[in-house]
Amino acid sequence: MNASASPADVAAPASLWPQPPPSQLLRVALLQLPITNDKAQNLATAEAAIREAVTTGGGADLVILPECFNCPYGASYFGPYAEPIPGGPTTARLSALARELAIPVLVGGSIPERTPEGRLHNTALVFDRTGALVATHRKAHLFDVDVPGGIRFVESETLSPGDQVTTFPTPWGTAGLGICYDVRFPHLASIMVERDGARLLIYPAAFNTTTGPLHWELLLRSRAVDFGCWVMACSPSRVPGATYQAFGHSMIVSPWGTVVATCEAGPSLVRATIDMAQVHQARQAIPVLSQRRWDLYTCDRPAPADDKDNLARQTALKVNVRNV
Ligand SMILES: NC(=O)CC(=O)C(=O)O
Repeated sequence: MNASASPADVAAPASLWPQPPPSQLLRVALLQLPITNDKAQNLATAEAAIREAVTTGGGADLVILPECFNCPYGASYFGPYAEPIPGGPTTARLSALARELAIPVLVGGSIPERTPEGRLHNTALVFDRTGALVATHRKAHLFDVDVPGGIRFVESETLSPGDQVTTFPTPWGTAGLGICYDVRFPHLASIMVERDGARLLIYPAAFNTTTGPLHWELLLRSRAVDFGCWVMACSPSRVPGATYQAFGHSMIVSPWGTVVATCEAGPSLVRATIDMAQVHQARQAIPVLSQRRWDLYTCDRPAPADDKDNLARQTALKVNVRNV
């Protein structure tokens, strides 16, 4: 059976598969770009890389830029670099490029967004071949961490979290879209796949030299195997002397968990032609999605052992809390 038999891919009602049967081969290009303090230069770099991706090397159907590709990644930069979406210069530039080059799917990384109310978000943009802005995703899980001897980063000092799960249709099936830290939350991927029918998960991202070596490949391969999906993550390249040292290593992972394309830390164009049929094949062979024991997973949010109030509340609700 090939991937056109998509309703059988997961144990989900056929109504979750509204798109036509996906075509099989998808040419993917990840643009691992050097980000500077100069927004105009960042946009010019991105434009040149997009043109190269679609006009050389056999072309590309899906082009992905990094997280914060027009702005250095740092809390003090988000405000000064922010712009409205739509209505800002970055949206206009990417839209024009997608239209001119007829790119089937252009994931314009993410950029700092300023809302009409004045809130700031880290927001990803997706355009189709007509230049229409077909999806946006506001980073839902903000990168607030403190790793002793490693990195302290508090996105929530300046950014507000998004409150939506983002999926969108493509000619190759439904795609799920998250940003960087979002990849650490399998529940988000679960909703993309098991509610919305995602077959590929896309993460503009910017891990760093502390968390990257520890978790980057591990997380991307985990999400691929957890959900039998193609997973793609595009990072900025590492810029010597920059305040944030990006990990790089942009990566494409198959539904089997195999790294099919990646790179080191420097500026790179990572390409692969991937076969969407592997989604179906992996899910058929190892059908964890249809072997879920939802009858056991009655407590989606276990109460911490020391949270007596929460335990009491959940017990009152007859939630099956097992206190370990
Ligand atoms: N930069 C991020 O949002 C996430 C990250 O670097 C990590 O999870 O590690």
